Amino acid sequence: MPAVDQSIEQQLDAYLNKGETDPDKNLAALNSIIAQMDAQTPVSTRVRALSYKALSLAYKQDWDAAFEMNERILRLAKQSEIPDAIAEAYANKIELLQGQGKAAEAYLLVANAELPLKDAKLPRVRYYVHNLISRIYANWNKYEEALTHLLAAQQAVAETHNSRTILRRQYLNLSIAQIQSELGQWQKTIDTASAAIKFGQQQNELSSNPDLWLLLAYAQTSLEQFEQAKDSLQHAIETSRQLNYPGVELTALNNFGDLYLRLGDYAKAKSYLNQALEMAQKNDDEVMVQTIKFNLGFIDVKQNRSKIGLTAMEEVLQYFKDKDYSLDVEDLLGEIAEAYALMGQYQKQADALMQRMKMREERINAEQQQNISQLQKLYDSKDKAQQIELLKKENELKQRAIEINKQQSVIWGLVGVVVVFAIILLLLMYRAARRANIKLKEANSQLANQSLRDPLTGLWNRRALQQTMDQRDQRDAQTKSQATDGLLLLDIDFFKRINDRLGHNSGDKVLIELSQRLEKMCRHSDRLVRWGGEEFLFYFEGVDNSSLRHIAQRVLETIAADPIDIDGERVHVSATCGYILLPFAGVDESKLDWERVLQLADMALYSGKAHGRNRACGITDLHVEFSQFEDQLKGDLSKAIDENWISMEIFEGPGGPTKVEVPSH
Ligand SMILES: Nc1nc2c(ncn2[C@@H]2O[C@H](COP(=O)(O)OP(=O)(O)OP(=O)(O)O)[C@@H](O)[C@H]2O)c(=O)[nH]1
Repeated sequence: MPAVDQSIEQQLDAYLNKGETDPDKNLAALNSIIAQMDAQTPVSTRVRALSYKALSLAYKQDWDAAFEMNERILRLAKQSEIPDAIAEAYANKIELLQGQGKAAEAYLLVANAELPLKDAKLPRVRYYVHNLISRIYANWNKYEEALTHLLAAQQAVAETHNSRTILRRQYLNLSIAQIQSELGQWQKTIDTASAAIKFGQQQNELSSNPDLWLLLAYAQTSLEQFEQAKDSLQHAIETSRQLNYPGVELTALNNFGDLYLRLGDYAKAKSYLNQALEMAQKNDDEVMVQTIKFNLGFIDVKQNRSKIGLTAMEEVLQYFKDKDYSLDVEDLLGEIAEAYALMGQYQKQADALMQRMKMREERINAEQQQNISQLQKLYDSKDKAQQIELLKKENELKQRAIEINKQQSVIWGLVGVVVVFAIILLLLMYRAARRANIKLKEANSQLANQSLRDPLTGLWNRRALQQTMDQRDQRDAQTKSQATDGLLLLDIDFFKRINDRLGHNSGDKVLIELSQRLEKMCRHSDRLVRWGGEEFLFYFEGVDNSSLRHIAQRVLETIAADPIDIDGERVHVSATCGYILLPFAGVDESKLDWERVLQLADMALYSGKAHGRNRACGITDLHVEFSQFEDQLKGDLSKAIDENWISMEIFEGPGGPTKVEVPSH
């Protein structure tokens, strides 16, 4: 059994027993009880106290606060998972909805309370929830179900022994009897009501007895136990007078009148009805006044005062029609039809009965319709809410899918960007590497070039000539060329004097100027090399003696034709050359290579210097066997010339070439 706080439970019992009707006082009393509770207070007790508070708020018409409180109770109960607490929390909601007139919503919630109720342990909770559910079922004319719950509530009450036990038992007895009468179970109604009256008398708990007597009389009348019914009505009047229940007393008086009317004792009927009329008027109970007047009218009809009686009855009928009390109108129509019959007005009787039937049909249809539309509305709204919930979830899922897709495309986009950047970076790196490579190559080739160039004049150097000659060897080996090339060695005359007179820098300028002049003479295949300080060497590809001679002439002219302007001073420069063809005089280069041939050119140059400078000396032919001449290469050429072993031609520089023929044999 779930734990409860005995002290608070007793206070709540006392609160109920007091039966205070002032809503503010009720709320204050509950608040002071609730103030004693904290998180340690057992949930079942907290749910009970808070439920009373919710009902108390509803009683004050503060529905928002009441339902808000109920939500809190439901949360608390569901969290606790205690069936008693959950059943009571739902019952509380049902009671609030019912109180607010939302009968269909209340009805639909019954199952929520019924489910935990099966496992509920606390008798108080079982009594309260079963009893409440029975009332809901009874409202929906589901009397069987209502009865089942009332019996279960009775069972629960039997397990309790406190100040409210007897009261609750009696209340349940009355409710059961009422349901039995609704079901037309007249004998059961009689049994239940009789037993309850006896029990009430034994326990001195009489509060339900007037109603029980009334109900008993009703059942007895239905079974035509008129004497017993009279007796019961008499008790109903007496007990209600004792307890001061004027409403019950009035009904009992009226029912007495009805009963005598039915029995044909109009005098007695009138007597009771007049008593009832007086009382109803005193109580300002207009409906009752009209009902009694109707009955009195009926008696008049029965006693042959038909006109007065019928008029009174029709007036009352109109009153109820105006008030729209359709149930009462239906009853009255039945009785007025009887009156018409008594008066022989059968057409009117038929009309009244027809009207009654129509009203009944309409009422039943309207009720059904209302219930159905209420349920339909509720179902629709729940269905819609469910569909909305589903759509929401679906949308959430779609949204998530879209977000994931977005994220994926962002990721792919980023990957793409990264890849593109990586490719661009690689390309840039590749291009940079290539550029660096090219630059390196350029630098290398520049370096290589520089290593082949003379730094002052920019002309080729000795190493470059060596390369050219190596390439020449390869070329000749491949083509077995018969072509002859030319070598021309050139030395500036008295260059020392220029240096001495104008300074070394001016000497450099002379060297640079001459280099530029000579370079202009060269073809692509020629090589102009700075051979030494003021010495230059030409290599001419594919020339013969005659063209070499012309070149030598032009070289001398190029140097000496125009003086060189050095810082405003015109410097006259001349040079001496020695030239020769390669191979020399058909001697195989394996015997007389280019360097040894160049020695001959150098000897020729030396000879030119010796003969007065500004001239070119060319060794043009060999007249003896090479082996005979070979030794001469180590010495000077004069002997070879003298011996006429070789031919040498000489030109003077500008001023016209003077051909000096070396004597020959
Ligand atoms: N300004 C300058 N002078 C140089 C360079 N290389 C060599 N010389 C000079 O050239 C001169 C060559 O002098 P020599 O060998 O006596 O011959 P020369 O004065 O030209 O007389 P011949 O050749 O007999 O006509 C030397 O004084 C060297 O110092 C150079 O690069 N710049």
